[in-house]
Amino acid sequence: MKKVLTIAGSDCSGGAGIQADIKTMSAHGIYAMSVITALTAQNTMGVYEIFKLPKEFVARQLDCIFTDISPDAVKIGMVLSADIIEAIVYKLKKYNAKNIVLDTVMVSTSNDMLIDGNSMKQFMEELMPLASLITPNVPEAEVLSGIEIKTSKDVIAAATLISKRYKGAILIKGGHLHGNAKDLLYRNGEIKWFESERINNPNTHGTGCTLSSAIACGLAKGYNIEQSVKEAKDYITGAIRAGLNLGKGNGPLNHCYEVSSGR
Ligand SMILES: Nc1ncnc2c1ncn2[C@@H]1O[C@H](COP(=O)(O)OP(=O)(O)O)[C@@H](O)[C@H]1O
Ligand SMILES: Cc1ncc(COP(=O)(O)O)c(N)n1
Repeated sequence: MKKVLTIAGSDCSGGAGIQADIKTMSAHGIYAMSVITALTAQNTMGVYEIFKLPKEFVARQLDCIFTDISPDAVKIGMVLSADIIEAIVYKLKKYNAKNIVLDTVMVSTSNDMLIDGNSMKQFMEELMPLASLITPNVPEAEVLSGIEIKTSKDVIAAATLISKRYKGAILIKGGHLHGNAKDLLYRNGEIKWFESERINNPNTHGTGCTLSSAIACGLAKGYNIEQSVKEAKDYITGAIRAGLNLGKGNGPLNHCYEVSSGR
């Protein structure tokens, strides 16, 4: 069985973060492992409190994983602070981790900050270069590129600039734009769009976490980046469409849709 590690924050309401990642990996037939960076008290309406774990404890968890059950791919989500980024970078390099998908988590769907503003330099200069693929949403791509994104042309310009700076592949997700849900993969100077219809459903809490985890599952199985993104896009579209309608705000996705439809 292939194994994937998620390094991320816990979402007690089960919609995003570590919990979304593990549900996604299990649905892909993958053995899931987790290194928790922070605990959040959140639900479908907002993030109410964040409890940061000491960087030493993050490092300790990483040692436990990599000296025992070595992952075939790693997904990184909420990293929160500069000292935690430093610990993650050090250990990923030490253990020569491969197939790293970095979801550039900065702000939640509910508009709460999930990263310290003063850790961005380290995030961009040290963590991003370790990734095989980074997956910013539109507001995150605007921060990383300094380009205001309104159209597909803007998406391409931002992807080109970010990819040039960090020298890796980038998937800019189109959930925050209008029209069809179009994600742009920019890799080695080539672009490819992954498009689905926009589903009229407010329950999109955890879409970014789910997509990046599904991509990591594809890489762990030996698919290339393009094939992994294609399969992950199909998975996220199904999980949004299968809608659960839980909670009073932006509810979680349905990871059991293949099971409940009898496939
Ligand atoms: N309403 C929607 N209908 C279909 N796909 C969507 C919808 N909202 C988001 N997506 C897809 O979900 C994935 C996550 O995108 P996005 O919501 O932009 O990321 P994030 O959760 O990081 O903000 C992308 O593949 C995007 O195209
Ligand atoms: C612990 C944690 N990690 C990531 C997200 C972002 O997810 P989303 O942007 O879909 O709210 C979140 N809300 N909580």
